[in-house]
Amino acid sequence: MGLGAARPFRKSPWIAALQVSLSLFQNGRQRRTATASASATATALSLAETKPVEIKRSWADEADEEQKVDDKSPTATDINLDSLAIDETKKVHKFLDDPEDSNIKAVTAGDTMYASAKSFEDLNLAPDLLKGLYVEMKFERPSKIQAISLPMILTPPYKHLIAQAHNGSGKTTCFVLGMLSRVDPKVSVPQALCICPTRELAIQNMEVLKKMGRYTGITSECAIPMDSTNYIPISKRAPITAQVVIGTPGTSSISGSQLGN
Ligand SMILES: Nc1ncnc2c1ncn2[C@@H]1O[C@H](COP(=O)(O)OP(=O)(O)OP(=O)(O)O)[C@@H](O)[C@H]1O
Repeated sequence: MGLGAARPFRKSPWIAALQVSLSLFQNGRQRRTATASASATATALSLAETKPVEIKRSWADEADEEQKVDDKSPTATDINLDSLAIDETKKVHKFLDDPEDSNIKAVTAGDTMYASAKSFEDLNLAPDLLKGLYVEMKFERPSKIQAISLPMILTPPYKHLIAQAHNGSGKTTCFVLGMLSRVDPKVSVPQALCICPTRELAIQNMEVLKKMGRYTGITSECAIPMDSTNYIPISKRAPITAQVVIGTPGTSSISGSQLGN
């Protein structure tokens, strides 16, 4: 099943191409790219090129290196994950409208029919998730990419999904809401894994997850180096029991035993 902008992706500086494959412990990983700097992303993502390119291993294919003491990149300790907050008072618009030239359409494989959601109520979300969307996020209705992709993410039979849309079109909500909706809060084991290309993105996505899922009781953990001075390799840490794990590609090396099994 695929979902994407109608026109072929070109390396335009204002377009972000995102493939989000939401997989609740299935194979794959997700990567999101934006303009010059990287942006959001739950299982496998790649830019859609119009011509074949040579496949090379990149930094994203390598496991995280151990944190060096002089590493200036932000860590969870620097940022204090428990107090993550997004200042939604700075939001100007209550609606997320797509650019005039956006032409997002659904392309599905197989015979499964999906109806686009006109409102968040159409998605049969749990009340605590609706409250998170309205009260915490202050969203009023789904953006176009959300209206198309969320029914696919939330409706069985669940299939792989690739989604592409412009920068700031609301893709993060697609996979965050997908994880929050499909995780069982009563089962205290990892159920969703969100792999991001950078630690910064992992932290940003964790912010959104915590805010959107504030009333759900769903637990989450950022699987990136937590302390630059007392770094413990993830292979030597205690088993993770959080229901949603967000991390960088090194996270993919987590074994089943480390995920609380
Ligand atoms: N349905 C919505 N209604 C109103 N605002 C929304 C909605 N969905 C997302 N937003 C807001 O729009 C902004 C951009 O959303 P988001 O970061 O999810 O987009 P994105 O497509 O993931 O962006 P990027 O490509 O830059 O990563 C955020 O401030 C987010 O809170």
